[in-house]
Amino acid sequence: MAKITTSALLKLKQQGEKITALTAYDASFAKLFADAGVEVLLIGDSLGMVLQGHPDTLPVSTAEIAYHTRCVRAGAPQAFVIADMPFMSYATMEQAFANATPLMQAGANMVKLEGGEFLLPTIKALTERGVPVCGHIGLTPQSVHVFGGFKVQGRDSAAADHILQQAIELEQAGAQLLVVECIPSALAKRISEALRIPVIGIGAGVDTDGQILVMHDLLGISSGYIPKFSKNFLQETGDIKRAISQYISDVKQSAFPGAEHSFN
Ligand SMILES: Nc1nc(=O)c2c([nH]1)NC[C@@H]1CN(c3ccc(C(=O)N[C@@H](CCC(=O)O)C(=O)O)cc3)CN21
Ligand SMILES: CC(C)C(=O)C(=O)O
Ligand SMILES: [Mg+2]
Repeated sequence: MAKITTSALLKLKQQGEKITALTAYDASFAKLFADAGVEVLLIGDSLGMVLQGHPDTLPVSTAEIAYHTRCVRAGAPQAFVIADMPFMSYATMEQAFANATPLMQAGANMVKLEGGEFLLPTIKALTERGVPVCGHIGLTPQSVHVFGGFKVQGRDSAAADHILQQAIELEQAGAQLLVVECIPSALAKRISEALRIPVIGIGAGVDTDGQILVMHDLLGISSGYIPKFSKNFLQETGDIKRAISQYISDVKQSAFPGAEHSFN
């Protein structure tokens, strides 16, 4: 497969083809996913939960994300790789510069930051310095203690309008991709239609420009609480490669997520 770039992802949206994304943390799975045709691999700070066994993502360090980014890049040289910036690693613009550097040098094509208004100058500054940025709004797990749990966001109309406004401002600040997590499907649809950049959903319904899942959820091996929006694709296929192919074809055909994996 040819190397996937930000312009290739933009073209998929413009052509109305759904973008498929999965988290990956090591070379072996990264290669399986990329060879199957998954366009975007995310080294998510979810690794704090699914690899390290913590109850949330807050203990993850930039060095740990950089290590897993090197592993993923080694296994998937052609993939579009996004690295999560961990909790408090971009609290100031200077911290964002310092911590985006090892992630890009580890092989990331883009970094992902959780948040709205406060990030606008940081996103502009990173992009100007050669670091492409993916925004992440809705349920931002690094703020789990502010939210009081992993809860659906944007349920009332004022909160929904606020999230849509954040999306528009993130795009204006230079974000080239946006993840929306755990929001009502109708809101995710409005955001995807309002933006030029691709919008990737998780727990955001079927009307986004693409989907992402935590790989352990797709394989049904997550311990503890499994989000309602996730689906075990291994159960119905019985084989890891088939599970990945099923996920890709279900996303491409808008068969996943179904209403049972969505909110509202
Ligand atoms: N295995 C795994 N899958 C994920 O999707 C995931 C992680 N880990 N770790 C990082 C974050 C945390 N995420 C989560 C975790 C729990 C819920 C959850 O329990 N959601 C409730 C919504 C309850 C409500 O407000 O209605 C649900 O029922 O799914 C959502 C996202 C998403 N990310
Ligand atoms: C769930 C995705 C979007 C994520 O941020 C992660 O895996 O950390
Ligand atoms: Mg994350």
